[in-house]
Amino acid sequence: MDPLFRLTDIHFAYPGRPPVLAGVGLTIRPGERIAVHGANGSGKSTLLQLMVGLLRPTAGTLVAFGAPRCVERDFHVVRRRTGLVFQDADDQLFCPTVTEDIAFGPRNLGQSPAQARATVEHTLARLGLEHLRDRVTHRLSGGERRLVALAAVLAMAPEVLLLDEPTNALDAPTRARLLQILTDLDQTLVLVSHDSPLRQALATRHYRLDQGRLEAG
Ligand SMILES: Nc1ncnc2c1ncn2[C@@H]1O[C@H](COP(=O)(O)OP(=O)(O)OP(=O)(O)O)[C@@H](O)[C@H]1O
Repeated sequence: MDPLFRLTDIHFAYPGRPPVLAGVGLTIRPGERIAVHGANGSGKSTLLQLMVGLLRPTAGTLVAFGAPRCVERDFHVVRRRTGLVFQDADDQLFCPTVTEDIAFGPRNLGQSPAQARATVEHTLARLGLEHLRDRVTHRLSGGERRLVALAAVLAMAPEVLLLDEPTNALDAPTRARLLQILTDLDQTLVLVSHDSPLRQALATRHYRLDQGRLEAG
């Protein structure tokens, strides 16, 4: 099967800072579940942001969904087909209510208000979050916000899901719920996480980001 993503010799540095990525290579095929771990600051979040074009490599090539992706225009389709769940849910959620936050993406993709409402209901039901439907987003707990951020991304039906530390600061029952939700998904997955049991439970391939490069393990 053709890869969904192929990253070749990717280098990246934030302006005026030492290199974060120094020759990353990664091929992701449909259905794979890839886990990435590594020390704080090793560049895991940076790697996810590069994959959807929120950052651009300083060198190297990124092929996604069968085409090289270089400039902003190239990434529109990548972001339609790839959902990034940010480490901080507050980067994802910006509407007054949970329903509006989850409807935002589907509306942007052209769904009518009625279609988007149906998508919201379906997504909430799928994640067992119906009780949060009418809640004010900024009054949710941290764990609830995280689940709603995941719902907001899943509502857009991405083919590839990029998860940045999804279990950070979750209590045991919420973490277990999230693990069940993620286990049941059929999306191709890239999971960045310090949570070793989560990585073991979910991933089919394991990498460590160290000194700017991805190594198996
Ligand atoms: N916008 C930015 N400007 C400058 N430096 C940044 C920026 N964002 C991140 N960095 C730095 O780049 C390096 C990689 O950060 P990144 O967030 O990708 O690491 P990470 O592996 O995801 O870390 P963690 O495990 O702590 O989430 C760190 O040294 C970080 O301080």
